[in-house]
Amino acid sequence: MSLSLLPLPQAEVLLDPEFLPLPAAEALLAELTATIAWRQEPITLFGKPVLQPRLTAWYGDPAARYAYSGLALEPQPWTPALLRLREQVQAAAGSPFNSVLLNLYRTGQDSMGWHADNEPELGPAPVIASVSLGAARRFRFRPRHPQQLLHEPVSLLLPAGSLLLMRGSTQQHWLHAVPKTAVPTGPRLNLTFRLVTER
Ligand SMILES: O=C(O)CCC(=O)C(=O)O
Ligand SMILES: [Fe+2]
Repeated sequence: MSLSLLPLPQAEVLLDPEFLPLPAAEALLAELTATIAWRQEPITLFGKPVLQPRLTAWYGDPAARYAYSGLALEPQPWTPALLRLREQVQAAAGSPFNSVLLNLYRTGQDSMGWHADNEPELGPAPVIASVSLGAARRFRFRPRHPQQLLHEPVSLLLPAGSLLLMRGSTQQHWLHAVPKTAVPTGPRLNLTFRLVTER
């Protein structure tokens, strides 16, 4: 399969539902689940410290420092599996990446709230390449400025082995989220490759 452009106005979102063959996606899920240094990070929500509703990890070049939701993250050094995947993702996206944020949604109760990937170190029009492994989960988009009446919210299913690219002005005009689901759901592992500028 190949990437196709989704019909979101003022955005550039492309999806390849079959970027990795299923056996490769399953092997990578098992390897990363076991070998990545997963952490459950505290964040501040309405002034109170709470734990994020998922496990995370940050890998990349030493210079790829990143502040995410108030966390200063030091990247861990690339593993061989992550370097191999980065090669494939860079070839498909036609863009370089120096880091990857990994999210492990242990059950349907783990989630990611509405946000744009608009941290200053990503620049004004970042290219973000997102690979999904494990259980398929809903991925939602909604306009960032609802008064613009840009579009209805959009909901995608991201299956194991899929590649989602967000680029151009996507982060300026849209928010995205991975909501909780009450449907019994196994683990899902997502990797977002990013190019972080050095400070
Ligand atoms: O899990 C996903 O598909 C999205 C992750 C995400 O939006 C992020 O890491 O910024
Ligand atoms: Fe995001």
